[in-house]
Amino acid sequence: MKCARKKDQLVHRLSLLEVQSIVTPLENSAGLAVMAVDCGFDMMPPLSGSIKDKKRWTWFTMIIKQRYEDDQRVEVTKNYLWFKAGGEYAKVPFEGHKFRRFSSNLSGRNSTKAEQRAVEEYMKTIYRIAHDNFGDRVRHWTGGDDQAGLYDWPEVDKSIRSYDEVSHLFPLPELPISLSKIEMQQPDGPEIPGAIRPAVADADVLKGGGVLFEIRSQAGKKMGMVARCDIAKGTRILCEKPLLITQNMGLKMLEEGGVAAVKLKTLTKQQRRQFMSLHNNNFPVRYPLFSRGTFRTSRATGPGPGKNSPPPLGAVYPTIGLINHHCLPNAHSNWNEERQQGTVHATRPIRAGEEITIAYDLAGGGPSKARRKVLSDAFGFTCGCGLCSLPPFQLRVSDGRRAQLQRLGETIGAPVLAGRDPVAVLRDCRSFLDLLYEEYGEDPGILAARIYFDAFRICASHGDRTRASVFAGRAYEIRTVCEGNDSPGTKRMKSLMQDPASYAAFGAHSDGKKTPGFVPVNLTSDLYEDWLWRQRQ
Ligand SMILES: C[S@@+](CC[C@H](N)C(=O)[O-])C[C@H]1O[C@@H](n2cnc3c(N)ncnc32)[C@H](O)[C@@H]1O
Repeated sequence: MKCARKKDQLVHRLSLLEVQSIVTPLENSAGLAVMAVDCGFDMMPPLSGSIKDKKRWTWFTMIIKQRYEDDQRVEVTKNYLWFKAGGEYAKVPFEGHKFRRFSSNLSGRNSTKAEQRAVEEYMKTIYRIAHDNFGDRVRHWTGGDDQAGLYDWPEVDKSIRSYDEVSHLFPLPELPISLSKIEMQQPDGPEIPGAIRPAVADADVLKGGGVLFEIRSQAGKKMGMVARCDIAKGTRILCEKPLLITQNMGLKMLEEGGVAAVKLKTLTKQQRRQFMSLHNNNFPVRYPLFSRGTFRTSRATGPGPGKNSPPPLGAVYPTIGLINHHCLPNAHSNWNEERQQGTVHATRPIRAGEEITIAYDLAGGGPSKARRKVLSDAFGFTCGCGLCSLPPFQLRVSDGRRAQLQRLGETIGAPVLAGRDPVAVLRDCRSFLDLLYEEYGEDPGILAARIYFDAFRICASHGDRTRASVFAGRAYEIRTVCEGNDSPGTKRMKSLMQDPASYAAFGAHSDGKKTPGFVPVNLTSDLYEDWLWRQRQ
């Protein structure tokens, strides 16, 4: 075969730097140099159809999807991820064992610089991710004649045709599969990625987990997510569809009823196999889905209690499910109802190498003893995070603050008090926030957004448009950081900031009285805060 003959001459291992220049100068009819792109990479030897290789491939495609989730030119179809730039669109198939070549070509004559840059960027990035995941098996080449690359084109074409033929002969099951209360969803590709976590036999670091993070082993916690680079506050780290979601069903019922285990029996053999592999092949155990905390309930963070609040929702996520818990987390996970996806955002700056953590217990958890019980009862582990591992004296200080936060939280939530004594409740809200900042530092995350919403609620129900708008604005800012600006919760805060009177209970306690709609001027920030919280008229 031509490819074998030419292999040693034509293909050399490229470092990432060597791939920097994939644009080849050519001459146009006027003799001017124009830039053209003609390059690609081959997978040699090809992947096998083994579960291990399938897992690695699914992981690889997921990283690419995540990298380009906001790129309009990257399109997902049934069989491929398409990169719609250049003369011939490059594509990554979802079936890795048939994959031979990723390539693109672009004539310099009819293309814009932007087009060339796009092709070049796709080429470099996909090559880098492929190389990170499959090492020297991935070989880069340039030059468009039939001698470039490890395979000849008929072989590459044959592999491409086989995707379409096979998917025609064996259509993938219709997903989501509707079950009465549980839905299995197709998360990111045609395969249900129980396969998302690649089996790595000889290394416990999964390279190429994404641009921002990698999944690697963590002492005492099996795996965890670690930042690959510095991540700015508010960055969306991850966004993914769950494998399985439940609506209107408590965790207890799920666990005690063993509902999921029963429902799994209704899945096809292939789906079950994939699903179980997500749980590290530790099936069967009593409640395989929940025993390792992968399944957790999270109240979708909507605008707050009320008939429009989304129902409680639990979900199994292939990647989010690998994030460990911390009682002082640096990230927040949220269910985005509109996208029907889970998101994870950095709630404070995260340094390269730092573990990315979220709080499983969204209520903040109380003092260490109470937190330990909740985490042990609901998720089956003893928390070993930095806060829980503090020396006793320091832990006592934190416990004292958390106990106070718990007490304040209860009074703030009492509806009678909000109607009768708004000034007292606002004072409690302010104290709560002061304590929260002491405990969590300058980025307390979603808990602060909730308290600002409570303050909004109190002011709005007393017809105080001005203060209500300020509080909704603060909640909006924090939600933007924790959930992104496409989250329904964030959007709701924005609209309440713009029009507090649109709140359903606006003026419910005001007896028709209107509060003057002006903000005092020339106040120092301390005095402004006193005015805002009604600690001074
Ligand atoms: C959702 S999984 C997270 C991924 C998990 N580390 C893995 O490798 O599958 C939750 C499990 O991780 C471990 N874990 C998470 N956070 C922890 C913490 N703060 N302390 C100890 N173990 C933790 C516990 O075993 C828990 O049941």
